[in-house]
Amino acid sequence: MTVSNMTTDYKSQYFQLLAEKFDSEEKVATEIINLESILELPKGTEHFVSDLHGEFQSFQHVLRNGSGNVKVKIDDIFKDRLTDDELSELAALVYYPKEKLTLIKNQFTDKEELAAWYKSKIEQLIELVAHSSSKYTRSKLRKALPPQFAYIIEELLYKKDEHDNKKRYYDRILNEIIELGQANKLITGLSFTIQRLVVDHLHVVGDIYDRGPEPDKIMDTLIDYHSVDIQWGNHDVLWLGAYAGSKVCLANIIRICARYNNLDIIEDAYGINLRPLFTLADKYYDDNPAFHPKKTSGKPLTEDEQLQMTKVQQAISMIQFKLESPIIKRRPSFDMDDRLVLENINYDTMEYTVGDKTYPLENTCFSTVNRNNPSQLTDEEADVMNTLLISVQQSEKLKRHMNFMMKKGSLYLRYNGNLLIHGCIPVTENCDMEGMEINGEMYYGRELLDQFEIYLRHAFTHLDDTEDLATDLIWYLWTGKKSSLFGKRAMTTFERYFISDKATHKEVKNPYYSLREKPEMAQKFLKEFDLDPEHGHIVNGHTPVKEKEGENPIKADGKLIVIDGGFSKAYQSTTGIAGYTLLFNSYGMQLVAHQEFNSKDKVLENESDVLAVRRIVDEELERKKVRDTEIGKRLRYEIDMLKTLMKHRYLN
Ligand SMILES: O=P(O)(O)OC[C@H]1O[C@](O)(COP(=O)(O)O)[C@@H](O)[C@@H]1O
Ligand SMILES: [Mn+2]
Repeated sequence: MTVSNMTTDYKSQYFQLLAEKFDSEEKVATEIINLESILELPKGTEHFVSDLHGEFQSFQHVLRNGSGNVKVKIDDIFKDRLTDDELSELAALVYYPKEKLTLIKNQFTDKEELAAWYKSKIEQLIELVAHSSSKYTRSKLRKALPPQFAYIIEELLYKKDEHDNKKRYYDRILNEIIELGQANKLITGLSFTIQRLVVDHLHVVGDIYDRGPEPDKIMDTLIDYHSVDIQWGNHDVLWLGAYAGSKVCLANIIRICARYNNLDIIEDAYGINLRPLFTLADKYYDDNPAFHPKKTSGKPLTEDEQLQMTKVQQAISMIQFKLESPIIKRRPSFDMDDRLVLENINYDTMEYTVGDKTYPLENTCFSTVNRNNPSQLTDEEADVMNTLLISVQQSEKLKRHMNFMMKKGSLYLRYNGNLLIHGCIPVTENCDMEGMEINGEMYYGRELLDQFEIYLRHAFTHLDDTEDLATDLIWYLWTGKKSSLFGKRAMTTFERYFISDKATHKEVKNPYYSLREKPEMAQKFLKEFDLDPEHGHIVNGHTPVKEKEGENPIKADGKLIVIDGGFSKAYQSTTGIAGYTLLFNSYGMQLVAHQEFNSKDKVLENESDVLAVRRIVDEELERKKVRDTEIGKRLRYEIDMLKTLMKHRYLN
């Protein structure tokens, strides 16, 4: 079947389905009117976040307050009616209804007073729902309501009582809800509805995993979220790679978890048994300052625990370095000979040579390395990795999370005229797209990224192939010179562990990162992806914006925005802020700089939310409508089809 008659086929199938669904002249007409009017509504709000790095608590906060959007709506309506404390209380209730309700309940001893409080909050929340849904259709709002209360809420929302006939009716509804003990559930439901209404669609521009403690909870939250897409980050593909059968990716994720004292994620969250690795680590490794776990905000480690973590990090790092060699050798087009680290070591003098430079090695831990064949795993190491891989691929929870990552994810996304991409588009110093050879062919720019994605998807559907090109390429995406996700020339993990000369630690970035400051380059990138260079934007994550050193996250005259402000606690001292998020509503784009992600406890105590600072990136000259969006495009297509249906079936 050719592509063109395949499309015709789909078209006629779609047409057939529409004809079955709208099987009368009136139904077709009603649907056309319905869709045409939706096109005139203001565009829904898109919310962009990136580099969440396992920081579930901060992520949750940003999600629940819609990057400050909930507070804006509360202020819109109640600024002149409520005190600051009452405003904060209402905000806390909307963000964390269950917790706030438990706290409040304990504050009231008098039943009547509690009932009055419930009543006033329900009324306020209803007003907020009405305000937050003002740009949606009734049917869309209905879908966002808690189903068990949808009827009652609609009664209250659309109450019109010009003649005072129904006052008692409305009062009765509220009193009954409270008397029947349903107020808590209703308030909770209304709060979640508001959270959902302030953001229409969420984009996660990569790096959900690694460093922080709860990436699995982020994934669960995303799975339940009403509308989301993911642009994979380098850390996400590392996890995808591990699941898809790449042992070197697997070694990497365990190494990073050990480094950040997060092995619970592997063991408890995903149920993967690390015992064999611990046994191996105990046998061959000892204390080593270069491998102490990083200090994290979690529970401090006992000495024994720290020692164990240190041993595991060494064991898995050595396995990682060994596993890298054969890939580099079997894939000359990866051009990574300079990363054959174990082969550049003089094991007598414990020195490391690259080019014409030789460095002394410190904190070495090479007892399992065979000098004559440094990349050879010992039998014990090989057994550990085989068992681990089986266990990873059998983890039901990981399977669910990785499947979701594939279903909602891609390497880049074109959405409403913008290009969303975690890392970069590899380019040369001369501003040309940088080429890479894959399977005998050269690919550049968008085509190269498409190839990466095709191979990644192939690897994901062939879990048993562990050493094929597709699986190796996932690792390349993590660490390769021309990877659009890594965006650096080499990853210097080995040097950072064993060489004290800091010059060797430097990871040189792809020229993309300096060139993206220029508007003409941003335009060139947009064109490469077939997007309008005048109106489109590029949204990047990946590189922490060093705000405290004066770096501006808004680049290329507003054409390119970097939103990695560092949710990752480990990187906040570098960035100087707590993170960026981006909002794109019908009025344009605003970058939100979060000074601090207020802890849940603080918010619950009614301490006002430290207001995030908003900066306008772009203002629309005309308010954007659904018509101008991706969804609008689909609706217009549907309208065309319905009109054809009308013409051929009913109007002749
Ligand atoms: O600070 P850590 O955890 O050791 O990680 C450093 C490594 O992480 C990377 O920065 C990649 O992670 P990011 O995508 O978060 O930048 C590598 O370039 C670097 O080698
Ligand atoms: Mn990254």
